[in-house]
Amino acid sequence: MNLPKAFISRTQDLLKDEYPAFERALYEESPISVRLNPSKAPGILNKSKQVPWSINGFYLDKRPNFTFDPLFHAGVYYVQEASSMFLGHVIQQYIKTPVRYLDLCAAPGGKTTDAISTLPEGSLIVSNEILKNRAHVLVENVIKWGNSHCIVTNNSAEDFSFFKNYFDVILTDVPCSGEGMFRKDADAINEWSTANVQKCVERQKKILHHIWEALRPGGLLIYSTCTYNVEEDEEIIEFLHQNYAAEILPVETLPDWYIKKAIKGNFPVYRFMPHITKGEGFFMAVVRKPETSEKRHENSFSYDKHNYRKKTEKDSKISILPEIKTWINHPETFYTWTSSDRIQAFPLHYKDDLWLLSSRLNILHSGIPLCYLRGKDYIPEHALATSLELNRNAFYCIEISHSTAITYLKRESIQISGNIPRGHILVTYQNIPLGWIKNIGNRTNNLYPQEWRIRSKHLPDKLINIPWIKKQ
Ligand SMILES: C[S@@+](CC[C@H](N)C(=O)[O-])C[C@H]1O[C@@H](n2cnc3c(N)ncnc32)[C@H](O)[C@@H]1O
Repeated sequence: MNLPKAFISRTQDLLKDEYPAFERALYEESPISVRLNPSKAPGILNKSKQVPWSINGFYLDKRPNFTFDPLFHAGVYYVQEASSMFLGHVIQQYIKTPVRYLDLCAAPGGKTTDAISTLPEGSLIVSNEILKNRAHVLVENVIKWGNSHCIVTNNSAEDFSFFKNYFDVILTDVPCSGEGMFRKDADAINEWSTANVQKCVERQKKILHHIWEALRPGGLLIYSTCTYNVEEDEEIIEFLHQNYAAEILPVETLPDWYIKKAIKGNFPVYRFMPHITKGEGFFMAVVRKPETSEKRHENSFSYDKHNYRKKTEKDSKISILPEIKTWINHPETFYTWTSSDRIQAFPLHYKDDLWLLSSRLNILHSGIPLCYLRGKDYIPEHALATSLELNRNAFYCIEISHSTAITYLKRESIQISGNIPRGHILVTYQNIPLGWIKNIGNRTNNLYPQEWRIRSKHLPDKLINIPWIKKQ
């Protein structure tokens, strides 16, 4: 690792006596950790390996072959470095009732999936990514996690300023100079320069300026970076305090988590440093927008809800057969609608929010996509298979072995035997849905999404697995 000279001297100035230990830590192996999906995990992991600030996070001794673990593809866990899991802890301390939550810089989805697991049930989660190719990866991870209250958008921060006072909580895990990623990612070192730090600061301020309008008075903004310099960390919090009257809120931590406090100023901010904290470099602070007499006026957004909905549904070629509504649990709590050749479901409670958001944003995914029409065939969507709301009783299910699951995830045809009905069949591994096949009698068609398939030809001789402990 060749650390840039300017980075060394700037960080020496910041960390003083701690610098040598910090630099040594950059040459050590990164800890490996995963965060479980509490709604899907088939067991638990060793309590003694728990990430101290995360109820669902665990360190692993060895790196498993994630690609060849079907449970990874089924959304049972997310591979995430431990420091970032602090978000779940912040959410648990501050958010006690359902909220409208925006994750503005969300791809690939680590913090979105943590928020889904820790926000109060019934929250609406809007997860946004500005870059299209990254936004598609975000969709994949959100679909695999299986939550029905989630919308994925592909927009800029500016696009959200229309939604004045709309969100209760906004996370800005902003693009930054990435110093905290140096030991994991050589590109982060190559791209680093003092000029780039300055560019990042300007971009962060712009993002915050645009998004501040969308936060309701009294709402929370959670700001994070994966970098160490004070310009992108403490000074941005200072900027929010001075320019937007943001109140900086403390987060409860324990001494043996070894989280460092502010390097500059006295605000309560949280720094994860690799020489003292078990995780990568990370910074987080929580701020509250001042309360004013201004209230959120849901009905004051200038868009024609009914016209918008009609426009979307008008070209639809598909009709909602009553049977399709039974494919999910509690269908009465969902709004079901058609768009072109697709049928979708969305929590009834947030129906108007969906139309409002659709009127201005580029929505890539929302709620539960149920099925699409090919010829006369209603084909269940992959997102229905991974949804936590799937009514399994509505489908014939088959459980498959590890080797068949790998064949399935490579999108190759799998053999099934026995008296299995023709039509769409749900495939499970360790009782967790992986996706659909269509049994056409003499063979099966594999309906796993082409773009998500395992591409690797090689299967390791010896697989390292996640050390599950069965739930009692
Ligand atoms: C630190 S990463 C987000 C990681 C993500 N929150 C997670 O936990 O998986 C920052 C994201 O911001 C996006 N981004 C880049 N420029 C942006 C901009 N001008 N406005 C908003 N987001 C931007 C990047 O594409 C990137 O996906």
